[in-house]
Amino acid sequence: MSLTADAITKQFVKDDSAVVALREFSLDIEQGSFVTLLGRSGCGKSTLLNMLAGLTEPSSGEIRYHARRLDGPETSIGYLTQHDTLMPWRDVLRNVEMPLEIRGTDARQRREIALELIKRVGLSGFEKHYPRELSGGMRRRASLARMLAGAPETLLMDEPFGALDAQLRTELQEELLRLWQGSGQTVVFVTHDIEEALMLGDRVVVLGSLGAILLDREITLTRPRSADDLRVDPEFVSLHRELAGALKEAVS
Ligand SMILES: Nc1ncnc2c1ncn2[C@@H]1O[C@H](COP(=O)(O)OP(=O)(O)OP(=O)(O)O)[C@@H](O)[C@H]1O
Repeated sequence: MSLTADAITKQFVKDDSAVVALREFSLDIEQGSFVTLLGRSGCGKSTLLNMLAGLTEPSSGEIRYHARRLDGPETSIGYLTQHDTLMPWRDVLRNVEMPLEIRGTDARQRREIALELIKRVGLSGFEKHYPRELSGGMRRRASLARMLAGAPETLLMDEPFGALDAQLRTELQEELLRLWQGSGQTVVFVTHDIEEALMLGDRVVVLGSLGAILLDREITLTRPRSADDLRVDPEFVSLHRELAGALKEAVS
């Protein structure tokens, strides 16, 4: 297993009272797999990703990365948070180049890789723009390109495409799959969109309140997947119904 959550509970203390975000949550994530975590707002998805990224410690239980207890951030784990973390004083190109700079990649190669990724996320022409000169969706795409530039072994993504229009979202989902396929990278992708979860995942884990696992389903839809073909695929339609049913359970 590449990444394991072993009976983790997380509680936050606020004004003398405790808020439990996750209770006794366990999950094994296999190396090279694409796992989507599907759940309604507030069920603890971001809290879980923060712990898988080593940014927050569980109150009890442990996270293991390659069978070793994770006790802080790792350079081989890339995390695309819900918040914007682009450097405001760097333009798009220099933001995307940053992980390569840190790794000591030479300037010419750095530029080449960054420009290619900027193109893949549809931001060609905006290389010299600063984050404040971009729309929210464009900033998300720049952040995605920056994360991919680091070529992390494990990618944690928290609703990366939530703010994008439907067309762009589909394009980026397909692009992400193209980049991931054959890369051997492990992806944990959080969403509350059933179609997105099915379009991307090898496995969809549906979370209920306090991170209870309502359904853990292997997805064998053939790859490469395209949104247009999937929508009329009977297997997709039946999985969609099954996941929607599980999500409904989350509130009943
Ligand atoms: N720093 C914090 N302090 C106190 N409570 C917190 C903190 N972070 C999260 N929580 C609480 O933990 C619960 C889970 O929050 P979390 O952000 O993980 O949910 P989520 O599933 O990611 O939601 P969304 O889909 O809306 O982003 C919520 O009840 C939230 O109020």
